[in-house]
Amino acid sequence: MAKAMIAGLLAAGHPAGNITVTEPQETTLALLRTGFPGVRTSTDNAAAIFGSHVIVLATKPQVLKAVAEALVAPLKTESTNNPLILSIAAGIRVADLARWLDYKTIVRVMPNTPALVSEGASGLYASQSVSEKQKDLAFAVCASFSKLAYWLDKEQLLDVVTGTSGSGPAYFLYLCEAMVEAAVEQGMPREIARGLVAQTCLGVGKMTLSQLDTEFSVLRRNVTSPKGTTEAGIKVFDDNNVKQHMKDCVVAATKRADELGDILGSQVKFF
Ligand SMILES: NC(=O)c1ccc[n+]([C@@H]2O[C@H](COP(=O)([O-])OP(=O)(O)OC[C@H]3O[C@@H](n4cnc5c(N)ncnc54)[C@H](OP(=O)(O)O)[C@@H]3O)[C@@H](O)[C@H]2O)c1
Ligand code: PRO
Repeated sequence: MAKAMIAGLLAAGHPAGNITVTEPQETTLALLRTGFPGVRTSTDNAAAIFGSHVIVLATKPQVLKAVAEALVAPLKTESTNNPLILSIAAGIRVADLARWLDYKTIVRVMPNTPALVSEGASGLYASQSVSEKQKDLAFAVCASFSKLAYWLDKEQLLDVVTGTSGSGPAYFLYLCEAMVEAAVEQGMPREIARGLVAQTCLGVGKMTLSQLDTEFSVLRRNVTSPKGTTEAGIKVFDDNNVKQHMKDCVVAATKRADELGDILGSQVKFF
């Protein structure tokens, strides 16, 4: 995900020399320098945050506590700069991260991998400790790799973003895989099937975004001629309750984000 964000930041005109990327493995950093010439790299998180205005935490949620706790001392040194922490970790709540870091200027962002081509969709959540100026900075950073970004006023909704657009690229790709397989099994050359499916994805994305006030169901009906081919295809979905399965999928991903927050944040919940 970090690579996608870096690509988006560079495409938006942020100078490569202003970006420092850390990672435990020098071999991975070497590949990163080849992919993103001019970007600075380091294996030392504590040293890398020196002088930073924005610190993006982009490790897996499972290692974030250890990463955050190792930043407590360096953040104290940096606190006069009041750097902004952006966390993209699924599920990990602001209160837990603030406790681990002993620092409160935190915004959670849930981006998605189309950030790689500056077409990301993101949700953001800020705690009350974040100033309007810092929120503007968080949004500006986020907007450089996201075509659409929305502030959420409840932290729980960030889990819904995670289950919807964060994981969303995988759901669409799952459908794409099946469509390509079906075409190939019916004799279509694989490359042609992949091209048809990928362009259809792009086209549907552009078409829906160009008329966001029109319900998706209406656009779907526009493709569906009575007694035609689409109707025959969609009937298979309806007969197999695919819409409900799709909804279950989004809910399961959302629940998993909440669960990660509970397990990894060790947050006591009162009902
Ligand atoms: N992938 C997505 O679509 C997506 C979307 C939205 C949000 N997210 C969130 O983004 C985060 C990263 O996900 P990902 O899929 O990009 O995982 P990933 O590919 O495993 O990337 C995590 C990176 O963190 C590095 N890392 C591990 N320990 C570190 C440490 N102590 N200090 C600095 N870097 C360290 C890893 O290095 P090594 O590989 O060498 O261990 C790896 O380069 C997760 O919290 C996830 O919830 C992901
Ligand atoms: N990828 C991360 C995960 O699968 C979070 C959203 C997309 O956990």
